[in-house]
Amino acid sequence: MNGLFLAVEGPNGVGKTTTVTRLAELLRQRGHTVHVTTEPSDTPLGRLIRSSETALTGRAMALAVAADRYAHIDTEINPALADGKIVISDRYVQSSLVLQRLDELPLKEIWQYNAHVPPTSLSCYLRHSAHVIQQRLDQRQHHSRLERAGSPAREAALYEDAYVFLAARGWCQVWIDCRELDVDGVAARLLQHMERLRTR
Ligand SMILES: Nc1ncnc2c1ncn2[C@@H]1O[C@H](COP(=O)(O)OP(=O)(O)O)[C@@H](O)[C@H]1O
Ligand SMILES: Cc1cn([C@H]2C[C@H](O)[C@@H](COP(=O)(O)OP(=O)(O)O)O2)c(=O)[nH]c1=O
Repeated sequence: MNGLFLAVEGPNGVGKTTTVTRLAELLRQRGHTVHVTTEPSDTPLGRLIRSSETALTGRAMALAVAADRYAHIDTEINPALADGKIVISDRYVQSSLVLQRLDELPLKEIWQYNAHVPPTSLSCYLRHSAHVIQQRLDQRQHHSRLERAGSPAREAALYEDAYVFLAARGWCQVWIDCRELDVDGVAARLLQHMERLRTR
């Protein structure tokens, strides 16, 4: 599995960060070297984006996020892959294909800004019931501007569009239905998909 690049995607609150953490533990227990990362990235530009979400909107936000993504690829993702690590990113280009649409940008324009990103080895979309996700979001203290602009059901519908859009471009993608699965179950399902890739 060395040099495998995985993205974990899905609506806010679906369980991306929790799943990525557990999956990385499972992989490390199996002796793999794993690099966990996130978008926006943990760099000055990524942090600026996180703290500027009211100042950066629409096209400006889309371009800032795309710039951060290209820098993330050059400075962090590609070097880790070249070192033979498994890279797991909590959010990737699919997040732009969803969140920037919540900010009123058309899919075609968002893709123009992101057309040069390398495809993942595998992109996993987590899905859960909108009701459960909403209950989780209701427990959070802070809600981002784009979180407030959308809803779990709307984000889920936009993720369906992103899946179709990238499938047409040959991306390797899977859906994981989290409704009947605890965190270990979701991580184990992801691991199965990764192992299938290896045996292909
Ligand atoms: N498979 C799961 N089963 C039950 N609860 C989960 C599961 N995955 C995540 N959670 C819970 O859902 C909440 C949101 O998870 P989080 O990983 O922060 O979501 P995201 O990164 O997609 O916004 C957290 O309280 C987390 O503990
Ligand atoms: C990755 C990504 C993030 N964002 C925005 C959404 C949020 O306002 C901000 C932070 O992302 P988010 O994942 O919601 O932050 P956190 O990890 O703190 O929950 O970046 C985009 O607009 N497009 C993207 O592609």
